[in-house]
Amino acid sequence: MSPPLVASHFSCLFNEISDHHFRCSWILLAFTGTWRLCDTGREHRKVFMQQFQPSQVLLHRPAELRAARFLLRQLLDSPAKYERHLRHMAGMVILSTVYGIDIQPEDDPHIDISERALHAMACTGNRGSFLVDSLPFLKYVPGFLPGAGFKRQAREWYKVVDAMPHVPYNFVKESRAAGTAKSSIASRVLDDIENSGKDQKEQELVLRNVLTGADTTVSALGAFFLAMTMYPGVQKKAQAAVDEVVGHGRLPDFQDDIPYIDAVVREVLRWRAVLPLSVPHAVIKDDIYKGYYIPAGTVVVGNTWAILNDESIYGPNTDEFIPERWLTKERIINTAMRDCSAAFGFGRRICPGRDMAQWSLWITAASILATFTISKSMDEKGIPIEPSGEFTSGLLCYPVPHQCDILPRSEAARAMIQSAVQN
Ligand code: HEM
Repeated sequence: MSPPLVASHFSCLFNEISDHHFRCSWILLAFTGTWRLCDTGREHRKVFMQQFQPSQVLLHRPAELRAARFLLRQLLDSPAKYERHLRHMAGMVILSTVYGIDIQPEDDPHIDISERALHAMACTGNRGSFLVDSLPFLKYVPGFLPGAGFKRQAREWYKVVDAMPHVPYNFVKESRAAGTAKSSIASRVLDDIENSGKDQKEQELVLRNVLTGADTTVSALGAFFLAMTMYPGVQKKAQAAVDEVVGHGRLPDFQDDIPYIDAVVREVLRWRAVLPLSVPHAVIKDDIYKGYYIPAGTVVVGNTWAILNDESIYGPNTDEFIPERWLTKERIINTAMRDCSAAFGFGRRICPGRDMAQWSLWITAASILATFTISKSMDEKGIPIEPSGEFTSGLLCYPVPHQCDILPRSEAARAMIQSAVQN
């Protein structure tokens, strides 16, 4: 099926008849559940989705701004650890908006558990990661026998993956009971569900998948750092665009209208899709599509990568990072071109955090471009170290870590960062 066909018809196919299906390693199946659109699931998802409506997304902006500015401070203090700082920043946004948790600047236990759990999920995300996927009888081999190490590993991973949603969720429950809960997505969803008298298990299910939003944001921010390192010309243009609107006396804010940064964010999401094959769905009732009979239970995979690399839509050289492809001659976003929403999945299971994620990427990119220059590091002979540009493989892909220099653009920029965080 050609990419445009997939893009145009996927949403309706996915809308009506499909549900998540993890075609994953047996090990992952051991600890993930699917959130099927049964009647209660649908109802709870609706309550949850309401928290991500554009009007609600505005409520998250202060947390996103705080996290972006804290990231600037961390980049100033220890630029070489930039990847770690990106994780911290994305975790800070999710934990604060979803659970009302203010995380610690270093070694936060909530960040730690989600990192370990997401690492486990990344290791097992694809079917075939373990021999047991090809030889299913191995799951009956007792755990103490040689060759059954995967069972012991699965047990360890199970503990953290299981704890990941529960630790912050319990925090919300306890702080609600103590009357100290901050307003958050979880507290608002729980208020809503509690008033409707639904059972607790369903409530937990509603909040289960949200922490994965941090990891996808980290991957997209990693792609932004890679693009800025590999395309210095684009970075210069982006800095000039920020300077033109913001000037040099303050940091960017959400009300700044900077179309070039809108284009940079879209290009980041298009250039290197975080989930190149999205999340597999399973058809929940028989259907006929373009003359093909699709029986219930069929797994349908959205080829996000192919859609976002379709040159008939996004123009030539889709493998290159070219923000201009999103702009009209008047340098505003070309709304006639298809957006990059395929990066967030399809149909009614499309990522509910997509607006929040895009705004978070926007304010982070604009703030970094206003204050820092990212460039290739030099080796001992003074030759630039070229990033490999590679990404990890798996359900969720990250840029392979690359070395780069992250330097403040001026002393004024340094001072601005320091005073913004103090304030
Ligand atoms: C760049 C950032 C992000 C990307 C690329 C991304 C991408 C995706 C994709 C591809 C899916 C699967 C959709 C499908 O099944 O068709 C998904 C699901 C989901 N995302 Fe995101 N996401 C991002 C950020 C976020 C954020 C910030 C949050 C929460 C605040 C979030 C919450 C969720 C949830 C809860 C689901 C599961 C929805 C369901 O099961 O119905 N995501 N995301």
